[in-house]
Amino acid sequence: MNTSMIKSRFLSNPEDIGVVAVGFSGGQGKAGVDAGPSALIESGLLSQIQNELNYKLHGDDKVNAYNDLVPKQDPPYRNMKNPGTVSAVTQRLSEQVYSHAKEGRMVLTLGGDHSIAIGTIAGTAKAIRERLGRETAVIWVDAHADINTPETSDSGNIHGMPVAFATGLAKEEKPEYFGWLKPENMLNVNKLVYIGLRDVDAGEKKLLRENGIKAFSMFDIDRYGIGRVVEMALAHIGNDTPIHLSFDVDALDPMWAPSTGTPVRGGLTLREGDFICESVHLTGNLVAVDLVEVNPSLAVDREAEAETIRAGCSLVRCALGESLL
Ligand SMILES: NC(=[NH2+])NCCC[C@H](N)C(=O)O
Ligand SMILES: [Mn+2]
Ligand SMILES: [Mn+2]
Repeated sequence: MNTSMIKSRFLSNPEDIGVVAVGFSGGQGKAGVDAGPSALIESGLLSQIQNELNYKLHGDDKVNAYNDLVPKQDPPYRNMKNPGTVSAVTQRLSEQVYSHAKEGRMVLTLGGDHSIAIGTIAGTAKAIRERLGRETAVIWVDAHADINTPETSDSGNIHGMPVAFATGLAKEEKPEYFGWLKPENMLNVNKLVYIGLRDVDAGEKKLLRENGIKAFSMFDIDRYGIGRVVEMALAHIGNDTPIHLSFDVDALDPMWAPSTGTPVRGGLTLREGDFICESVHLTGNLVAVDLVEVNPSLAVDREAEAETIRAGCSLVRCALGESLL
């Protein structure tokens, strides 16, 4: 098969892709999400990207566990669980993503729990500012808004907070607790758009409202259809903006992605998820993709596990241009 990918106008090496495989679960409490990237890779995702989609791969072919970064003691801080670990891992990750993005490559990050987006967004935002003098937009596809501050969070799990840190709505000076995030790492709230929301905490709703953040819930998708929702989401960002797509597999209905830590019924079909990814690819503005929260060990049986991994691979391939004829 000879695929004709749309070459992103914001990449100087659009056929090159930097892969970062983040075997990390410290942003939440359930073991197993650290095995997400290896499951995706073992099912053949990287060879598909290389051999069918014709990208030149750089970066990780094995999974980075970041064990050297885990502090001996990591007590809660401002209600956050594992704050020192998540901060250190996302800081290292931001440097990895930055180094790929700085080269003008597409960056693909395989998680891991969604806390890792603190690092991926920090890395792309900084590289795109330096290379192009532009802000990066983020399309966050998720059942959850993940915009709790340490103070609004009920769980203390940092995978429910990455957007708050990425946008600066959660602030912290101490470098060992995300104080390493600098203005050049930050995402502007006007450049953020959500798709797929259906389980948003009360404190998060308030933050979305107060900051005028654009969000398309499952209600909007039922009302307008996925086609118009994606159109409106892209219109909000503007046509001339680099896009970082952060896709939490739990945006999909558990029918398609049961093997994830915080499943919520009433989600996207796999086809709707693929459509979002295809549409973002077609803009020619995509610069980075995260796929997170695949947790192979939470499946009730092998079939449920395989289904989730297949769905995750499909989303990534669609974002990278597989559906073009
Ligand atoms: N990335 C995720 N799956 N996040 C789920 C977050 C759930 C809940 N809102 C919390 O703050 O803990
Ligand atoms: Mn989620
Ligand atoms: Mn999430």
